Amino acid sequence: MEYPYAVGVVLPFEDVKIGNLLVLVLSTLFIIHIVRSIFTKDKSKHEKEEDSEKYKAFRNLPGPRPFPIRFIGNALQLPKRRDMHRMMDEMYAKYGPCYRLTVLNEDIVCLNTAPLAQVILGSNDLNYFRKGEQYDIYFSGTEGIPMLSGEKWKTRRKMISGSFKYKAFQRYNPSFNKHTEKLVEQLDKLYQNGGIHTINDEVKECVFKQSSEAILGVDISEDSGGTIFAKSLETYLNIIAERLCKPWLLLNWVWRFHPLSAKQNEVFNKMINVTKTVLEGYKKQNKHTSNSLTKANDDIKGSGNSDFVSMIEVMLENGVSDKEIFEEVAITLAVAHDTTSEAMQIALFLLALHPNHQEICRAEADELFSDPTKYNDGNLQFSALPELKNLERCILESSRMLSLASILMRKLDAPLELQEGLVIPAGVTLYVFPPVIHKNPEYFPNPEKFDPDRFLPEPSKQRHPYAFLSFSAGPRNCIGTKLAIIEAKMMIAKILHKFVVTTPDKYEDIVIVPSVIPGPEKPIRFIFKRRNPAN
Ligand code: HEM
Repeated sequence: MEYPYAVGVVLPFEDVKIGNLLVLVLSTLFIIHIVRSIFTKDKSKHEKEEDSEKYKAFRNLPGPRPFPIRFIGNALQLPKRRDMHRMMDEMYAKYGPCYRLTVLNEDIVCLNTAPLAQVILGSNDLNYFRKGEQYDIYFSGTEGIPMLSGEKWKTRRKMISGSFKYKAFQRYNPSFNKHTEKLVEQLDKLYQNGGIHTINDEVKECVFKQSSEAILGVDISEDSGGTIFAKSLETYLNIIAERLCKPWLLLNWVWRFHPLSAKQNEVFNKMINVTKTVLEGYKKQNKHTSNSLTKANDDIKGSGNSDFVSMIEVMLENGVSDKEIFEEVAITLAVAHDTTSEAMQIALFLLALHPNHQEICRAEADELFSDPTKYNDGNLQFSALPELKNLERCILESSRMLSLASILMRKLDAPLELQEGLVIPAGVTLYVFPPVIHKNPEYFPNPEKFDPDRFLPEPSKQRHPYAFLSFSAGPRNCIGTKLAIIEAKMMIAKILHKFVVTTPDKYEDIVIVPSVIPGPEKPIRFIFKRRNPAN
């Protein structure tokens, strides 16, 4: 019998399945790569720049020194993802506001103060607009706005930003109301016999239905397309999460051969196909011609939002290719729906822990629900939403305390003077850590206290503009902030109108795990009690 030999492992040939063979080949390549890097002189990719006097301060930045094998760098010193926020605090305490790391051959400079965050996030120089290489893991090779950089990003962002203005969402208010009413009904059923439950699935479904309509411009939730899209999106995000847990899968040349990579492509194509159907629908109705856009706008005239059309319509109008539209829409939905449902649950959780604030928000909501000019037949008027001021402050304060934005990244395409005398070479990636900045008493006194009044106009004006980063800040901030707040407000107001909310979970036990699907490690548990059976 013949036996193939690989990396010192002997396997009987008959038993070798294709998968095993692949693993052997990949491990061999991986080991060769490591051995090569041991014998390669330990020098940075930015060797030339680093040698110059100009980069002396960069070279001398504090931080854990790279592991002897530069290719691995500090990767082995990094904790599990669940401990990431704790590690950010510890590193800040040890190395201060600006320190340096090397992970898998990538040089990283970590920034932990609002002024440092402003230098990079607030810059309008297109050399500082590229996201970190980690983003390729999420949506590699696609043309969605979170992946673009330089002029292309700028043109696209300008093109679609009208579709994300506050008033642009007015036309979807019936959809926000319809899906939220259904959510409240589902929760009522879930809690009819009391008990402690998680509400993650119900909230996620509701957010997906609201966001897909607000982003696509049509309701895909009721037909099979919506279900396929939602399921594919979930699988897609789970695959990315799995990949993030296994560092060797982060190497593109390893990933390309992995079976999950093919699965990822398969579900991405399913999402694209759903978008394709929507796009064909638009084209059939000739909605993308100027005339039809005018017509679409006529439909919503009188409501003061006549200039707003969906991002698909805008891209069609501007001649963006079908492929790029599919990718844009799929990625926008991917980044929109989980974050909003997690943020909504985090806000509800903090309201459950702070019954006094819950009461204030409920009283505010009740006032709207008892006014027939603002609420009737299950519909809360869009124009009434801004009146939920306390609730909005509670949502912002919750997102400060348990920030879903863990790391904001920018890879430098040109050297950047971060502060006087400290120049960072091109090629380095800057990491900004919002959870650390959000807990700095200089910006948020008594940072562990839930104090929504921090977001009153006056204290907000006095605070550094880059101290609150839940939706990032500067020209490349989150384009969907307004939609996220609208959806969260609508859902929480209707829930508080119907139920009193408590939780058996403790604030200290909630661990936010950074990922493409950021959120609490375990779904938060709630207890809902109907206030009044007539509500
Ligand atoms: C509470 C919910 C949300 C949170 C916490 C959140 C947070 C963020 C953060 C931190 C970024 C990174 C910005 C940066 O790199 O500086 C981002 C980017 C982005 N978000 Fe959101 N987001 C939320 C909801 C949404 C929604 C509802 C949408 C879409 C409708 C959306 C669309 C996007 C897009 C397209 C980008 C990339 C923008 C660009 O690169 O120009 N997000 N978001």
